[in-house]
Amino acid sequence: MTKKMNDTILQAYRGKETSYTPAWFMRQAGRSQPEYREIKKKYSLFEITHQPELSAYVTRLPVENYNVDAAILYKDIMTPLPAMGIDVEIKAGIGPVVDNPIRSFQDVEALGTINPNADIPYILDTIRILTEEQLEVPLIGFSGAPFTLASYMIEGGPSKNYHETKKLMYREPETWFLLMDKLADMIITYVEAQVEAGARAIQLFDSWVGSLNAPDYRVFIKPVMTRICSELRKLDVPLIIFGVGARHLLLEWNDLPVDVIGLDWRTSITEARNMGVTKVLQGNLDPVMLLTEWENIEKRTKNILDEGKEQGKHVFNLGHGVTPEIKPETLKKLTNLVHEYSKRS
Ligand SMILES: Cc1c2[nH]c(c1CCC(=O)O)Cc1[nH]c(c(CCC(=O)O)c1C)Cc1[nH]c(c(CCC(=O)O)c1C)Cc1[nH]c(c(CCC(=O)O)c1C)C2
Repeated sequence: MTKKMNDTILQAYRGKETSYTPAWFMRQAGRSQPEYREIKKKYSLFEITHQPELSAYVTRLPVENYNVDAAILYKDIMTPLPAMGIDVEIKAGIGPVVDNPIRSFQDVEALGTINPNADIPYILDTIRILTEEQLEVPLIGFSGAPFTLASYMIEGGPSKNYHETKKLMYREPETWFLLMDKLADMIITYVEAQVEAGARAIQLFDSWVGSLNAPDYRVFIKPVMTRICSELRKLDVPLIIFGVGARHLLLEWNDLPVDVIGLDWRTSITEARNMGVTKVLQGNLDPVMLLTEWENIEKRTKNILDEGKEQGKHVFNLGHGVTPEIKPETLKKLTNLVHEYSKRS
């Protein structure tokens, strides 16, 4: 039987006044949880995601343990890429590693398309299990955005400065735009399938796009993001965009047909509003703060909530993902603080 849904976060994503500020934490699934670590002794990330019941359990854990207002589907931004012909592995302590990085027009031409029912049925099954039977809060689906996905496909793994990616973009715009188009087609199909299966909001992770300046963003990325977001808007679920170190791109994002902008910890809610950002804002406690004394955490969190209240349209999150050292008790206490402190009288 379907459980009663607390959809406060969806209201907040729509810019509506809610009785408290909802919260979830990027990378809340896995990582710091002992239950997850036990599972990881036996299975890799991809092995877990291929088992819908197990994957649903990992997705549910933070909702049950931390009392957050949304679940985020346990999978990685690299999950859809094997369908396009990219061999990817998640290596412990490194992240995604691609054995056959793409570097030429021919490589891009050879990329395949995604057929969600055939290529990632296990992801859609996980979504159905969660949304039809188990969750009492909305499930957030997600995809990597083209620049961030391209960076792993071209570099072959995590990178500090994205030299290969930017080199290809500047030197071979034709190759670049073909890649952007193919990724856009994949992302649209992939996200549509997640929403059809039951995801109630979508976050596009453009984690590394802040490495581009605004004029280059306008030429090389904004057109493809406009196409993707315009298509996804038709699905009528809130659309969130997030990236790290992207303060100089906030007004570009504000132009996109998205509902919510995720802030990292570098730019405060007030600064973003003063710059002219009008969308709902999500963020933005520095995750490292969660490794310090509770007094600090409490003070910073209250500051963020005060700003959110003053500026309006705010959903609480971290400024980037939960790190493995962060204690589950701290995250639980944090959600409780956010909920209690933000209660509207
Ligand atoms: C738990 C986990 C994931 N990916 C990786 C891990 C850690 C390793 C493991 O436990 O196997 C490797 C894994 N996957 C990736 C990395 C980053 C590598 C790098 O620094 O470039 C790592 C360590 C790539 C990745 N993966 C993701 C992003 C975008 C968000 C961000 O900026 O952090 C990126 C850039 C998204 C992601 N990745 C994951 C989720 C679902 C869980 C959740 O959020 O609760 C999500 C949303 C799952």
